[in-house]
This record gives sequence, structure tokens and C-alpha cells, in this order.
Amino acid sequence: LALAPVTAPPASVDGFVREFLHNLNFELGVSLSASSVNDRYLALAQTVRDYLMARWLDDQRRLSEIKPKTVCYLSAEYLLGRQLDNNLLAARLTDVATEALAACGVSLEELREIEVEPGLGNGGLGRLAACFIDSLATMSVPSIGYGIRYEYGIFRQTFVDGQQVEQPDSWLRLGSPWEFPHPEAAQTISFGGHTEKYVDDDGVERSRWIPGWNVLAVPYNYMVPGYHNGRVNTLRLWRAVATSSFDLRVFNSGDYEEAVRAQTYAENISKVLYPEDSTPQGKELRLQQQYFFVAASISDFLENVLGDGVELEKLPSRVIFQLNDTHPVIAVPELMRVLLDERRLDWDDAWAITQQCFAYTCHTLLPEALEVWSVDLLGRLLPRHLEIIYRINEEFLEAVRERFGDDEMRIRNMSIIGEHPYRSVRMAYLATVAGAKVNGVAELHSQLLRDKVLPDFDEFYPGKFTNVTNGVTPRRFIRLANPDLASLITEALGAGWTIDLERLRGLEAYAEDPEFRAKFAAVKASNKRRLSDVLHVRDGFDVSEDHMLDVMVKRLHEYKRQMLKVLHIVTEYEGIASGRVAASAVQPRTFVFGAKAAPGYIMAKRIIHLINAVGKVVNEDPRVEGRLKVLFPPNYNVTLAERLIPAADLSEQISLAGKEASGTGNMKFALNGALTVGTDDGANVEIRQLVGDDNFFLFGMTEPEVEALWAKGYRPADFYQQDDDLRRAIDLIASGAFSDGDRSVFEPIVSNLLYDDRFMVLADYSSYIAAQAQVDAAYADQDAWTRSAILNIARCGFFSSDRSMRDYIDRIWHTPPVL
Ligand SMILES: CCc1ccc([C@H](C)CC(=O)N[C@@H]2O[C@H](CO)[C@@H](O)[C@H](O)[C@H]2O)cc1
Repeated sequence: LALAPVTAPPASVDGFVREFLHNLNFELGVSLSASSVNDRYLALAQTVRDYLMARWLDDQRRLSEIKPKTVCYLSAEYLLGRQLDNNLLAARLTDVATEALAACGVSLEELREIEVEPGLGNGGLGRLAACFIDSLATMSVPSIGYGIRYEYGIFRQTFVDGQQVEQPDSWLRLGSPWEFPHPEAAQTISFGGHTEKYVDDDGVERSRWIPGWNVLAVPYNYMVPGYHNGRVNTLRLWRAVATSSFDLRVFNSGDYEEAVRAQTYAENISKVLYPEDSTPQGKELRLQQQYFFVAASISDFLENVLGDGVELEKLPSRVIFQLNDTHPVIAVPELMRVLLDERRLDWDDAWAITQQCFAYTCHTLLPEALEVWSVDLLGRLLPRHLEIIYRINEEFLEAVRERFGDDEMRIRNMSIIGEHPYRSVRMAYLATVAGAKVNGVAELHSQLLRDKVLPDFDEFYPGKFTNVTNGVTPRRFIRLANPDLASLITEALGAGWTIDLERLRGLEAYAEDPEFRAKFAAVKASNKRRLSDVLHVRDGFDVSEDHMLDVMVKRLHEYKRQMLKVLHIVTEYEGIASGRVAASAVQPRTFVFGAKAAPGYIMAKRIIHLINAVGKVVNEDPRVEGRLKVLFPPNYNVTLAERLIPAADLSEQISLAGKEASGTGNMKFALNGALTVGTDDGANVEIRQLVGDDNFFLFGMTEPEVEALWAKGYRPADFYQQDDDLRRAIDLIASGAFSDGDRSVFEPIVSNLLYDDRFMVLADYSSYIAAQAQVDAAYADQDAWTRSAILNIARCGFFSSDRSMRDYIDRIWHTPPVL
């Protein structure tokens, strides 16, 4: 029976109506009149899926025939954001869907708002992975994103008396229409047990793993549609399911809990995302999660993509496993285990293959963020892998000795096995030894990796270290988040910029055109009104159109220095409250914060409390006459970012130089016409180089100056003594002015600033305040500000994640698009 190829339903309004009603009636089993909003949303999602399905199946068929080299992106996090709009855009269905639904008396807007975003990530690293897979699909690069289908994503943040309270993120509660479970492709993942030596039938002495327990990894496929190229790549997220769901014998013995204990224990593996984004807790469950998804992914690729009959020596020509930070690095000894123990290769062949199949991206500069696993825990959970890591390290140190002689200090510094404070495996070192390439995520970051974080390795492996500056997808963060700006750009430049962002350069000429400037200013103003409508419904906040919108949205971390922003606000407020500054002389500003703190990060949670406390006093103080406003909408996520960023005038990128690996919010703001006040840190450096000093408010120490001050001995209290504004601001916080006179509430923050201040907030204060005065002056000339905003957009095409993918392909992957 020659089966007709799968074809998409007719992309007409009638065709869409028919498909939608079919799904509502036959898939969801409700009539339109009886349907709930969620029913209609699920039916809509299924309908959009149907239009993308044909190309997805066709791609899978074509790729399985062509067998191209494939990028396997291994990431413990994917911060995907809402899917509906992006899939409608990719399938060119937005207008048809709007009309078809209207014909059914349904508003697309209403359904859009009910979608719960999959919060399967913490922040920058997770969102970057989502931007990257979007670009790979849009550029027709064969690739699979592998990760974990957490049942609970990043916690939902609420504020109680200004303090963060975490709520579980039950994102699957109302159904998850964009996923396709494939229990038939489940992989069995083993843990625990022991290893034993044996002699195989060729008389070769080998080691084998006798696991203690195992769990099933069930894959859920998600569509990753390319933009207007008819392509759909796959994101494969693994869910943990107990091999034996239920021990009837134990149950019949009446020990009901025991009967299901194995099940719950096993299924805990993919239960929840770890909400830390800098300090690993070293929890066993975290390591179980990491091994679980990488082992499932490697077996899945070898079995279902590579297939049988391929010489393993050819593996490097068929796949590159990109390690998204250290979280998936256990994949290295896992591939070795498969090649040695299952495919019976000898060590040298297995290692030669493995070294060509991996590449490692580092996303941090904070020493405490580099993961280490104790050999006790690793040996207990993954005894065979520890054996293999020891052997890798042995051979590596042998090579180091050959090169540098018996330099014990260097040997100890470079060993994958660290001795202090306890014997542990340094995952970043393992990734560097095994990876064909190691890259940082911005020029400055990659340089610091080579000079400061891994200098011995840079010396030992010439040419291994490279850089790929981060990027963001223009589909979600311009086309979808800022449709008015998108149509203004298309009107001026044509539509090609959405997949060729460097074309934005063409806007430079328009920056000189008063008419275009007026149109741009109108877009910014309407985005502010739209944001105000959203925040009014969401949190009861209103945004005043005549206020400069000064936005700082990112995870709460001391190195990102939300405290510097707080000191600026308190300085402005103190000036008015003390009567030294007339409120009327102050440039009206609304300060918007968005930030989640890792639940165990006490100082970060205190800073959130302080921001809300300062906001309450400033917003309610009549002397301020509404010139200053502080808004802190809770639960900052991708969806809120899409509303906030297009409305922003000023982007706060104020981390201490040498601490932010790159930043990606900085790119999104610049591409939406916000000006940046920032330090020379991460990708800020490259943004400033491209937009020009006149269009960037630079302040603060450079990384070498930070190092020099640290080396000289940093005494924050000196800055407090010498700077009146700073002293008055800190004294006001210390006085209890923002805590009903109770000095104890924020005392820990004040004393930390005065006697510790690891991220030199006080040292950069005066330079920051000076920069903010420049911002006020610049904003007074709206036309010049608008010109500068347009130049920021025009000169930031480089920060497309498509360009990042081209760099990865040229420098690391060598996986050309398959058109
Ligand atoms: C184990 C705990 C943990 C979890 C996540 C992380 C991530 C690496 C933290 C992160 O998201 N880093 C951010 O990555 C972005 C994408 O490259 C960069 O733009 C940010 O500068 C960097 O902080 C470190 C440690």
C-alpha cells in the first residue's frame, strides 16, 4: 500500500477552522459551546502542530537518509518561553489562525494568555540553549537538543511583605500540548552497584559494571520549528519512570509505602529543576539528573540516529556533543564506558573517538560555580565512571609530565582529581581535557578563561580555547516581542533582517531621519502603554508614559550588583526627602526590577526584601511627587521579559568587571532600542565597541583595575567615609527608614557593604552616579536619545544567535546546514 506522504492541512481560514474544530471535538471531546478557554487553547495548539507535523516527519526521514553530521546539544536547562506564538510565526499561520478563530467566536489573544511557559531553566544558560536551538532550526543545521523534562520547573516567585516566597511550578497541570511522548524509545539507565574485573573471550582483561538499580528514561519530543524555512528540528527531553512501577509482593505484605518507594525514588530524578544558578549544592539527586539525561541521550543517538553498521571510528564525522557548561560532562566517561564495555573497543581507540566527539562551553567566571563531585559520591553512584575518570586523569597527567617534567605543583593544579577540601572530580577540568574545543561566551570572558581560570590548560592545549560570543534569537525577542518595531524595520529595510540581522545596519541612515525617529518614538511609547496594561492586570502596577523606564531584570546575584541600583535610587530619594533637591528638578523615572533568588541564597533574598521596602517608601512618599517610582513585578520569566524589554529606555548591565561571563539581556535591550548603562564586563564590551561610546553610558573599573584594587587591599569603608552621597544613602538604609525604624532588618546588608563588599559596589558608586547624571541629561533631549536608540539597534545585528551558530559551526562543530 503506497502511503501518500504526510501533508499539512490547507493553510486557509476554512481549513484551519475545520482542523481546529476537529481537534476540539475529537481530540479533546468537547463542543465549541461547552469548551473551556483551556480546551480551546489545547485544540489550537494541536491544530498548529498538525500544520508543522508534515515538515517534522519529512525532515526526520530526510536526515535519516542523508546521515549528516549532527549537533547534539546537551543542556540541563532550556528556558523555552511560551510556544504558541513562535510556532504560529514559524508556520506563517498567525493571520490565518486569528481569522479562523474569530470565525469561531474565539479570540487568539485570550488563548495566548492562558499558555503556561515551560520554565525548564534558571536564567542565562537555559535561555541561551533555547535561542540556540531556534537558530539551528532556522539555519537548517541538523541538530537535536537533549535535556530533562522536569515535572516542576523554576519556582513561581511571589512576594509576602516584600519577601520572596517560592511556589512549585506545576506547569504540566493543564496539559502540555507541545510534547510527544515516546515510551517505545525508552532507555534503561543504571545506577549504583559495583564493578568487577574479568577476562573476555579474547583473553583481554576488562572491567564491567554490575549496577545496583535502574530507571527508565522516557523521551518526550518537542518541535523546534525553523523560521520560514519549512524545517522542524527536535528537542528531546527525558522523563524518569520506574522500571517496575509497583512491587505487588511487598504490597500484598501490607507495606504499601515500601511497595511504591522504588517508584517514587526513581521518578524523583526528573521531578524538579535545581533552582541554583551559580553555587552547586552537590546534591546526589543533581548528579543522578545529570547522568540520567546524558546516558539516555548518548544511547538514543547511537541506537536511533547513528543506527547499526556504522564503524565507531566514524562517530566524530557523525556527531558533536556540545556540553552546555559542566552539568552534562559525565557524558565523557559515559561514552567511554559504552565504547569500552559495550562496543568492546580498546582504550586508545575509545579515547581517540571520545576526544573528537565533545566540545565544552563554560558560562561562568565564579570559582564557586565550577562543579566538583566528591569521589565518594561518584564512586557510589557511578563506580565504573569513576574508574574511567581515574584512567583518563592518569594518562593526562602522564602527558603533562612528559611536557613539563616533574613540576608537582603544576601536576596538582591540573589534575582532574582535586584533593582539597575533599577528594573530588573537577568537572571543568575533565571537560577541558576531553573536549576538542573549549569556549567562553564573550571575548573578555574567553580571555579571562585562558589567562586566569584555566591558564595551565591553555598553555598545554594550544588552539583548544576559542570564543563564541553569545547571541539571542531575533524571532522571539524582536519579531514576536516587539511587533511594532519589527514592522517599522521591515518598512524601512524589507523583511530579510529576521534571518540576517546584520541588515539592521541599514537603519543607521534612518537615525538621521526625523520622521523615522518620530515613528520609532511612537513605537516605544505604545510599548510602554502595552506594558502598563499588562502590569496593571498582572500586578496592579501602572507605568507612566512620561517616565524614563530604567529596567534591571536578571537573576538576583551579588556580582550583578542590584545593590548598586538600590543605592542610586536611595540617593535620588534621599536628595528629595532631605529637601536638598527639588523634586521638580529630578528626571521622572520608573525603576523596574525583575529577579529571582536561589531559595538558599539568603543575602540575595535580603536584597529582594530591601528593593521592595525601598519601593514601598519611595512610591508612597508625597515629597517625591511621583517623580520616582519603583516597580518589582514578581516571577520574572521569559513572558514578562517579552513585555518589559520593548518598553525599556535604559538597560542596567552593571556587574563588577570580570564577573558576568557575557549577559544576553544586554543584547535584547540594545536590539529593542534601549540605551545601556554598563561596566566593561562580558558582552557589554562588544556592545559598546559596536554601538560607539556616544551611544553607551560606560562607568566603573575595568577588570584589570578591579584586580589591582583587590591586590592592593580593598577597604569599602574608605569609600563610605569619603563620599557624602554614598554615606547618606547607606545611613538612610541603616537608619531603618525602609523598615519601619527597625535597623536590624537590613543591618546584614549594610555591614556586608561596609566590611566585605566582595563585588565592590562602593568602589564603583561615584562613577555610577556620575553616569546616571549623564543619562538624565541625555534623556532630556528626546530626539538625540531616539537617534542613539536607533543606532543601538542598527549596530547590534552581530548579537543574533544565528551569528553565534555560524561561529560554532566554523570554529567548533563543522556541521554545515543541510538544505
Ligand atoms: C550548578 C549550579 C549552576 C547552575 C547554572 C549555572 C549557569 C552557568 C549560570 C548561568 O546561567 N550563567 C550565565 O550564562 C549566560 C549564557 O552564557 C551568560 O550570558 C551569563 O553571563 C552567565 O551568568 C552555573 C552553576
